[in-house]
Amino acid sequence: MTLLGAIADDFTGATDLAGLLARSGVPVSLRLGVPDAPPTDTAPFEVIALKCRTEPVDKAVADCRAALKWLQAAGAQRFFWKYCSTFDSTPEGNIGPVAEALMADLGTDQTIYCPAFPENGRSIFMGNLFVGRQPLAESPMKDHPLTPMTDSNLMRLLEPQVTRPVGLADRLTVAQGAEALRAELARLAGEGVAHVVIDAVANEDLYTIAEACRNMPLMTGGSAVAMPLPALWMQDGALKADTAKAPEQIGPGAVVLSGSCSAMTRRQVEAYKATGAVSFRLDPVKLDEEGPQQALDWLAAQDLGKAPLLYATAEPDQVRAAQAALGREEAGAVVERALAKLAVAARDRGARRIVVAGGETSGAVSQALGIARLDIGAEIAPGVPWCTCDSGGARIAITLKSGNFGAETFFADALGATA
Ligand SMILES: Nc1ncnc2c1ncn2[C@@H]1O[C@H](COP(=O)(O)OP(=O)(O)O)[C@@H](O)[C@H]1O
Ligand SMILES: O=C(O)[C@@H](O)C(=O)COP(=O)(O)O
Repeated sequence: MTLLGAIADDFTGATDLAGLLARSGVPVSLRLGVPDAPPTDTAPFEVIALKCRTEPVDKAVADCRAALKWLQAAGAQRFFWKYCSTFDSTPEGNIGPVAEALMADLGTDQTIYCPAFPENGRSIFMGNLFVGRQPLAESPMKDHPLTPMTDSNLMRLLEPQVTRPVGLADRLTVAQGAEALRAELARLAGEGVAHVVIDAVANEDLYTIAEACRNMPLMTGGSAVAMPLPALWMQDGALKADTAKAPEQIGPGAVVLSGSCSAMTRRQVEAYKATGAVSFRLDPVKLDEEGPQQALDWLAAQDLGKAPLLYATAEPDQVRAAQAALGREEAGAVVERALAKLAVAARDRGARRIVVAGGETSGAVSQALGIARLDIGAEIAPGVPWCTCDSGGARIAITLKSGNFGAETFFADALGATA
């Protein structure tokens, strides 16, 4: 029986949330897109991954409402709307409009917003979001190609996205504990505040927030504020502790596919190459002219026991040059198509462990592999678990890494870990 139903606005974000919930040992099931069939074989935590972060608002709202319906049919009683820990959105949405639509469908007048993820350097103080030591708007997120974040204040970011009042429960209240926070939320509700941003700078704040808000019909945020919920629900008796599945046996062949160009992924690619791993660099302009055959031929000649790396990961000036030649969208799309084909080819040659870097890249690869559902396994780095799934008649393990997550040694860490 499902207790929590969560909707994530992208695939890496969904595995991030699922991984943090799975730390509790409670089974987590992740569906890629809203399943066509009614819920069967459900887990206590069901997460639906959508690709709606940058969709037009109406489409994102419709997709999320369909996901909510499916989760309600699965029996979920509490709901979570997961977006990026850097609040990736535009003045139009989609964080606020989706939250308001879900609130309307659930008949609730108030929700909270907490994208803090202290383990990955995201903290909120007086409503301002920090990435490491930098305010969001001074971090590399200011240059994001689709959702450049040019303000660090979450209330100012949210206000144009919603129709009802926005407020703040600040760190001074959170520091007083769950009771004080609940009282503050009630006071804000009395003033008609529907959307409450909550400060959190450390994991202990997230525990206070989860304790105060665990019975709200809808919570919203990054993954970390959901992490304490399983233990709290176990204490409440709403959830049993002893339902974890044993790890699966997965075959050895592996491949690493990187389409992320984030600063961290660039370091991870270099670190993996420095271990002596064999690698092939994809050039978008060459791919556009010649297609992916050369890369496919290279892959066909590799020993999958050595986990070859195929990457389009490049420095910002190289990305700009490819975008100038092909256009921003086509430069991305040509790489995503190639990595998706390479993933299928690797699986068909026997790769059973697939490491993917990049959010959009993960979406393209998972779709090409025909993955409908992921079971969440061991966490490799905060917010990045191994997942197991059926693909092309085989049981495989896949990890979907957000561009910014993981240590420099992430690829080797993943391959050295049990799925
Ligand atoms: N060399 C490159 N030039 C231009 N675009 C690229 C290049 N390499 C990758 N891309 C594209 O950049 C985008 C990276 O986005 P994504 O996969 O979401 O990574 P992240 O999680 O770091 O944002 C993808 O669309 C990918 O195809
Ligand atoms: O909350 C986060 O930071 C991540 O879970 C996330 O959503 C990552 O998005 P991408 O960086 O686009 O992979």
